[in-house]
Amino acid sequence: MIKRRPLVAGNWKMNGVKASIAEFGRICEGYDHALRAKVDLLVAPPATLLSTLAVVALGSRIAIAGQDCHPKPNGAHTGDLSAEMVADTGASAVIVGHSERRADHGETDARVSAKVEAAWSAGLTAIVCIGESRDEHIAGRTLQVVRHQLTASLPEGVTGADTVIAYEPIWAIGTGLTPTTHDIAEVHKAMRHALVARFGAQAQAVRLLYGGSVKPENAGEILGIADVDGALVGGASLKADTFLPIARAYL
Ligand SMILES: O=C[C@H](O)COP(=O)(O)O
Repeated sequence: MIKRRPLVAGNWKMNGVKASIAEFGRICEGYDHALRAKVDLLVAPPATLLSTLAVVALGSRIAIAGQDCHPKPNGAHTGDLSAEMVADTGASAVIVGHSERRADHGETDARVSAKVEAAWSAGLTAIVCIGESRDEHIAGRTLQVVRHQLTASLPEGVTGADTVIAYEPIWAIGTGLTPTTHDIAEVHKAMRHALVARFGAQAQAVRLLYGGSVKPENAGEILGIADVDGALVGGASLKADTFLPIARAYL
């Protein structure tokens, strides 16, 4: 039986300017010996803060991640960042396929899969987001949608060392709504089953995060669910006072 180390990841989305560096410093200070012994912590700031936070994080053992990367290594792609550029900032991971990028930038599963390969080529861990819409949830199609996205958004060769999966029901993001613990457990069990069926026993080491309105108030319940190996946190990751208590659910 593989033991997976929990991961609490904060996605700052399009939030954060130079004044936010002090808040990140508070997160680093709060990631004390007791927390470090139990849980990995990661913050994905906007691209403008990647290099700076990577320096501030030195010595804290907090990992830094990009929020996206382009599938190509370089070229005429104005405004985009290659995976190599993300890695060059000092980041060790990159989020790909977040539902906000799928919606805002028309990203397909195939493109997400190509980004995963680009991330691996640059030595980054890919944090791959999947999740059903509200309509799909209401129609009872959650497992079907998640299994399909999992298949189509992942290239061959996934291991626990290079890939993290984040299940984020779109209707739960930033809404204060969360699925029942039963529903989260069912989805995570189905994801684990699908990963092991495709990638073999090594997929037992892939961490499966839940994301969508995770707060200090519900963290204990959600992070206690079988096969939930951590959380991808949006709004609550912007402040040390709300981010650290989520990680402390593991103490
Ligand atoms: O990437 C993070 C998720 O989209 C969750 O965001 P939220 O915690 O603000 O609901």
